[in-house]
Amino acid sequence: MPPVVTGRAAGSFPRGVLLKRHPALIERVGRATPYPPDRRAALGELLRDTSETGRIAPLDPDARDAGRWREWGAPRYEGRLWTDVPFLWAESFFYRELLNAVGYFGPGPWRGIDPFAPSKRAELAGASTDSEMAALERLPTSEAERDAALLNSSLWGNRADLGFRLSAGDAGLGERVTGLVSDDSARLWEALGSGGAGPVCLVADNAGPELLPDLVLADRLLRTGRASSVVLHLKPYPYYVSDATTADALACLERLSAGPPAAAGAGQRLRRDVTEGRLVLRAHPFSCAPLAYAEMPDDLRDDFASAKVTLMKGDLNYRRLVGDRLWPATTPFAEATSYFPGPVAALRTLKSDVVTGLTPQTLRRLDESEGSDGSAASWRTSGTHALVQFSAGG
Ligand SMILES: O=P(O)(O)OC[C@@]1(O)O[C@H](CO)[C@@H](O)[C@@H]1O
Repeated sequence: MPPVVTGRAAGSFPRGVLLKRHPALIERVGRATPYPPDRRAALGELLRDTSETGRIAPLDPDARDAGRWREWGAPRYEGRLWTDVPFLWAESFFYRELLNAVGYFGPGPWRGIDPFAPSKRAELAGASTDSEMAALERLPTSEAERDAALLNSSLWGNRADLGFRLSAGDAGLGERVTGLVSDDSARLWEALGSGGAGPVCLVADNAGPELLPDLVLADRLLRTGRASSVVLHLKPYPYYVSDATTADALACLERLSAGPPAAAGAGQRLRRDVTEGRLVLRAHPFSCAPLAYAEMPDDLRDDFASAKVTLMKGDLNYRRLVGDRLWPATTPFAEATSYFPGPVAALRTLKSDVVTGLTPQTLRRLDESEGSDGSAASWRTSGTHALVQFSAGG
């Protein structure tokens, strides 16, 4: 197996996330909500812990989730530098620590208050969400083009990632590069269209402008008889800033339902689907685990095994799907996901170093177009490139 990604290397993408993005996020969370002194003190402590010399604090043995985090590897990493441990583990634990600091898991009045809600709310209420919904009025009339347009919106919706924007800065995201670095969408549609209606798992990523087109895609799969049900996997608690929780999914359904006619139609149908069990919302604890999907528990494996296709949205799910490892980029996607219990597709904009399934020609072209200087090429991390990959599994 290739080495696990860590933030050890100077100038690396993970190091920047751990030592720059995370402290900036703590400050932003502290500005967005008027937390009381004890919560501010806890945020201050976390800020010190996430400095270059800061270390991962030991778990409070009385914390409700201490057992789970022990199982997920905390004893191995406590007391270590954030940049020394697997990047995936460090990032996930950071979000747990941030929620802990603001009292999200506590018994007090801050229990269940999403620290990212102010930015999620603003984004969902914003003009870009209006234009996303308005675009649904102008979908192509041909069925195949309509499919392609909705898949494309769901794919590029993955740029709507508030954690990523924190690093991208005010300059915003770079221009999208059209032409996917890897495109299995024809095989994906074939799998979705064959064998009659069956359950489809949609493993969601970001709320708002990403979840909205994901829901519209779910509506399309249900209405065209490709899916008998859509099982939407959400996060059990706020995570990676804008990852979608059940509350976010409900807010999205409400926003859709109040939109222009095509959006409203989808929103109303999907609300009915929830009440009648065709759109099933799940928030499995493993969805916030700091581990690869290869280590998923049996009940989640059964869910994916029974799906006609599992659609994995976004960068983090991709990292977890193939394992957060420095794969040679030409490693076949099917090889990296061979453990997966059924057909699986990844819809992802590239926002971290990990990638598989590229042809040698594509890899060469991408590296040359960057004038590679030996550091991680920015096409891997800038969110300007995207892929659709599919493996029939088994
Ligand atoms: O999963 P998403 O929302 O597409 O992306 C998550 C992300 O912003 O966070 C990680 C770094 O913090 C990267 O995997 C990626 O850049």
